[in-house]
Amino acid sequence: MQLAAQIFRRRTLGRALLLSAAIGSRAAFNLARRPLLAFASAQAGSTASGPVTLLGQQEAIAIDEELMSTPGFSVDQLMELAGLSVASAVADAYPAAKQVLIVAGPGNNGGDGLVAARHLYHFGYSATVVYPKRSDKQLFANLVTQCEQLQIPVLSELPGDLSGYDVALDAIFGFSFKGTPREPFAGILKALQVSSIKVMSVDIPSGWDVEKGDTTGEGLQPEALVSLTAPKKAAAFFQGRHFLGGRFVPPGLVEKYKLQLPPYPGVSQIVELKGWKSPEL
Ligand SMILES: NC(=O)C1=CN([C@@H]2O[C@H](COP(=O)(O)OP(=O)(O)OC[C@H]3O[C@@H](n4cnc5c(N)ncnc54)[C@H](OP(=O)(O)O)[C@@H]3O)[C@@H](O)[C@H]2O)[C@H](O)CC1
Ligand SMILES: [K+]
Repeated sequence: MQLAAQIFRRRTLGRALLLSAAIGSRAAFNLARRPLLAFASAQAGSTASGPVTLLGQQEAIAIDEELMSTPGFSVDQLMELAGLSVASAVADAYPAAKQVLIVAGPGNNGGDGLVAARHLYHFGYSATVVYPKRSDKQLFANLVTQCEQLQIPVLSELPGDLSGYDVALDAIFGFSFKGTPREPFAGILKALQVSSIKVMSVDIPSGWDVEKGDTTGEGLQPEALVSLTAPKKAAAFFQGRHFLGGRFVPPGLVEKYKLQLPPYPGVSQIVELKGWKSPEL
């Protein structure tokens, strides 16, 4: 294992030196030296393996902004595809679940959760949304209306008894989370932690530092994670089933940010990453 890590580290450094020599910039050197996860994905009897880029917080924000400026995606489009990936990952990881509790935070991570709730309904699950701090943006009001029209309950508080739910979808905080969780989310994270409910997190386990992981001990410990676009650095500290979704990154952005991403199998919205750990962190 140690030998494998050393080889991986040497290869990463070699890649960085080659790239920076080729195009002669410090930025290229830094891009190429980003930590990577080695992955092996298995789907329909076929397996593949290779490295996967881990994004820092600023990089994730920059790529998100660039998706909306250069290829000109609207946030609605990206959120719809992200939420569809999330619902697909829930269905893959928890095929026997019936009742799914979606806990939506105040930002776009919460929006992904609202979209996922709608898709989960159409997949045949019974969805309940907890959305304590509603955004006043039209997009979010529409997502709530779409849920309500499907008779998906949209609650303002976490139910006191979680025993009737098979899995909780943690769409509380994503890549813009900073510091320690504030109320009402601090209490919600605590309640989820002390309950025995299974958790799947969207993009980042909520409460974790986006790059350093669960530094405060206040973060969730999910059983499964679905990263969007590319995993964030904190994913190196996650052990459990890890999916990648957000099948919308055009080759121009892959090239610009030197992203190494696994291929999606067939027409799937998700790819499962297996057996990886970053030797860099
Ligand atoms: N390109 C993609 O991969 C896409 C990803 N999407 C999803 O979007 C999130 C990122 O969304 P964003 O709105 O930027 O951020 P968050 O959802 O993480 O949340 C921001 C809100 O959280 C509040 N916040 C931050 N820190 C704390 C804290 N310590 N305690 C309480 N609340 C906190 C913050 O409030 P402020 O007052 O600090 O502003 C915000 O309200 C990404 O992770 C993906 O899931 C897109 O859907 C599609 C494209
Ligand atoms: K989350």
